[in-house]
Amino acid sequence: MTKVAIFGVGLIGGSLALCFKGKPGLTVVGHSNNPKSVEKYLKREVVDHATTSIEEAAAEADFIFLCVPVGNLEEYLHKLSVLPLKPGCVITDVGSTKASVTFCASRLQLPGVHFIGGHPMAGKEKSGVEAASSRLFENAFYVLTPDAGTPKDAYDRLAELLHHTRAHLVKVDPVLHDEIVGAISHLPHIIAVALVNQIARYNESNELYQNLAAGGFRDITRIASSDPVIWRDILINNREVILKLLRDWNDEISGFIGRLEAEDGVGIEREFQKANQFRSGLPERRKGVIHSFYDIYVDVPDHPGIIAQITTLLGSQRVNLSNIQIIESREDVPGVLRLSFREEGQMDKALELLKKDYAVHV
Ligand SMILES: NC(=O)C1=CN([C@@H]2O[C@H](COP(=O)(O)OP(=O)(O)OC[C@H]3O[C@@H](n4cnc5c(N)ncnc54)[C@H](O)[C@@H]3O)[C@@H](O)[C@H]2O)C=CC1
Ligand SMILES: O=C(O)C(=O)Cc1ccc(O)cc1
Repeated sequence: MTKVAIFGVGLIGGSLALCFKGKPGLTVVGHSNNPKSVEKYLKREVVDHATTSIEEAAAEADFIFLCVPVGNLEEYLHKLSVLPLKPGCVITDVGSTKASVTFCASRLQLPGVHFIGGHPMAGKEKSGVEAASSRLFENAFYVLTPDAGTPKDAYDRLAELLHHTRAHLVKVDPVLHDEIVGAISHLPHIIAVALVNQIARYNESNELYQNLAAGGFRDITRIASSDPVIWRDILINNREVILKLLRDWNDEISGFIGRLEAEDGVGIEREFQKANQFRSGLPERRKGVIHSFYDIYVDVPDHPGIIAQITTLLGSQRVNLSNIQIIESREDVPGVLRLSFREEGQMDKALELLKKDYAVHV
């Protein structure tokens, strides 16, 4: 049996556990300091075994996944470095930053075992094992950061195990990883939080802000609901990169202030055109670090039974819905339903079926 030990069975650790559990030849052990969490892991059947003992979880493990907040990764590496680990054991992590943890591991020179940094670039704004899913990483990129000293056999064994996630593995230098992920993930999280807090401040004097802030605002600020501790650690860890990005962000915003002050319509158009052009060159609908499902929006009349009608229609044609959300439903306005699908084909089928009777938007 290949033993996989997971430290921190939350959203990411729990999702990995669900990818591995029940696969032939694999046994999954979860670790938490907290006995209540250990009980929860077992009750939810995300792991085969669970323990509060680091020694027990790590003993004879072939793979160790560190899935705790970024600020605790080094502490776990230090703890593991003094334990008798199985020779050839591969230790990896899932932290959203890669430079500090890989440097720490190489400084520690873990005897007879190999550290390979990892970052599954998919997630969501929810945290905890309750939000875990075996399909979280499907079709997403999964960064690994082996270095020149990483034996090929250790990398290949980890890559083979990670096939169970159905993610696309990609090797990236840890420092470059932090620069790029800082720009495409960390900066957008800060912007979303700052934007929500700015509007919340205005809302204190007039609740119409909140009431009118529907669809678009909700969509672009979803990630502002991410876990505060996880994000505190990520931002502090990658602060040098992020500070530079925020200075560049200030320049972008100052540019807009200047264009507005000068009533520079041509300049404003140019900015929108440039953004549009770059955006249309982005990979189509691949699950990225800021994930999206295949969503469609359906305008629905406000009458009882409408949701059942739609779900029954889709169900009868074997279209798999992954989520359904009423975005707007008040007495005086028609509702909008957001239907999410995991696969593009399913979304296309739903579009065909629904457009006969409803106004549907992508
Ligand atoms: N949330 C996301 O979408 C993504 C997060 N990550 C990274 O994955 C790691 C875990 O994040 P999530 O699973 O989202 O968080 P989570 O909050 O769902 O899970 C964290 C786990 O670590 C445990 N934990 C928390 N503090 C601890 C401490 N001081 N000592 C020991 N265990 C502790 C918790 O009990 C929980 O099991 C983080 O390093 C994060 O940067 C990577 C990709 C996506
Ligand atoms: O919810 C989203 O869209 C995310 O951006 C999730 C996420 C959070 C942290 C990561 O390191 C990777 C992905």
